[in-house]
Amino acid sequence: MALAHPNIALIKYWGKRDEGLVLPVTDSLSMTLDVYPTTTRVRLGEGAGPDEVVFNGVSASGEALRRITVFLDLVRERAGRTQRAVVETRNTVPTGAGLASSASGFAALAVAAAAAYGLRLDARELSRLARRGSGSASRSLFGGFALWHSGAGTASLEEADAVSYAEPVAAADGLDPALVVAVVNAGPKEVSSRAAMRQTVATSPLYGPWAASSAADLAEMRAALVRGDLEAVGEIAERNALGMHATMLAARPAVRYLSPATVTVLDAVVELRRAGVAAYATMDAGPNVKVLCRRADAARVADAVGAVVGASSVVVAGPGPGARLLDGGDS
Ligand SMILES: Nc1ncnc2c1ncn2[C@@H]1O[C@H](COP(=O)(O)OP(=O)(O)OP(=O)(O)O)[C@@H](O)[C@H]1O
Ligand SMILES: C[C@@](O)(CCOP(=O)(O)OP(=O)(O)O)CC(=O)O
Repeated sequence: MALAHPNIALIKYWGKRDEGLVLPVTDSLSMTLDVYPTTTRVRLGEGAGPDEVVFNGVSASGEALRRITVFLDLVRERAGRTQRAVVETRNTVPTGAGLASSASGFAALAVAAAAAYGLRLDARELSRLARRGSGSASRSLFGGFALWHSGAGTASLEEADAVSYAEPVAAADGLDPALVVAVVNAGPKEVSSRAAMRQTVATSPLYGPWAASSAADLAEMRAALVRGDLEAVGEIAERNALGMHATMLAARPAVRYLSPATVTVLDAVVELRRAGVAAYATMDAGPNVKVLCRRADAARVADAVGAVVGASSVVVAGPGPGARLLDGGDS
């Protein structure tokens, strides 16, 4: 059994250079959370044949099953094994809601499947493997802050594949961050992150400029983390996320994940700043808002966003651990 937590990108991954290898256009940087764990167990069946997947207690079918089977095929190929797998996975995070379920999901699956098929991989190789399931999963192998290298700048896709993994990045001890999650809508999105980023790269005139500016955002973000400058970390994260959403809004046809309630939460975040609280918003491909603040301010931020979405729809997260095997056994 493997355990992994979602991660929320402060510098977003949005857009692939290669779909098959899941190679991103840009580097990205995230914080792994200490809430919403996914647990995944992989057992091997007798012979070859279709994999069986139980997802949150229900037999999986369609795209969710297909993505897991494609991933297991990759693991089998690397291990030189052919047995089918029986997978049981359970998310505590809402699935497909823009709260990084694919990150915790494929990080846990990578760890559990590698163990079940006898692949001995270190954290870096597990990160490369998890990337093939879902790009953002590469970062959930690591706790705290993690940087996923795009591999751009290498001469070939093979070389990019070899160096596109995540690794931990330094942050000042004094930073003491929290991410206050305001759940606007826990339901699954209509358009997956995968499809939306494909459409954005293919059609949005704003995509190129955002990707170019993201490199500068990343360099500034790393320096701000090392300084422990939460205001700068937050400002950079907020502009990077809003810029990502701008690229989607300019896609043809537009992709819009932000809802009226999202914008009301964003207003509450601006109000908090006016009142002197360092609070900054980031959104993934969904309507839900994550507010970066100091841990000491988290209760105040939770109250303010709870007034919009309801107190029971607010979860306060801190930096969490990397993915790991729970039982040390063969699954
Ligand atoms: N535990 C899991 N095991 C395997 N696959 C999962 C798991 N959880 C989610 N997924 C896959 O990830 C898909 C959702 O991914 P998607 O990236 O669209 O949304 P998200 O991760 O919730 O949002 P975002 O990436 O914007 O934060 C699901 O439909 C399913 O295919
Ligand atoms: C907005 C994001 O959350 C997009 C995540 O996209 P995915 O990692 O879910 O996409 P695939 O690689 O196609 O599975 C930003 C981020 O997590 O960096």
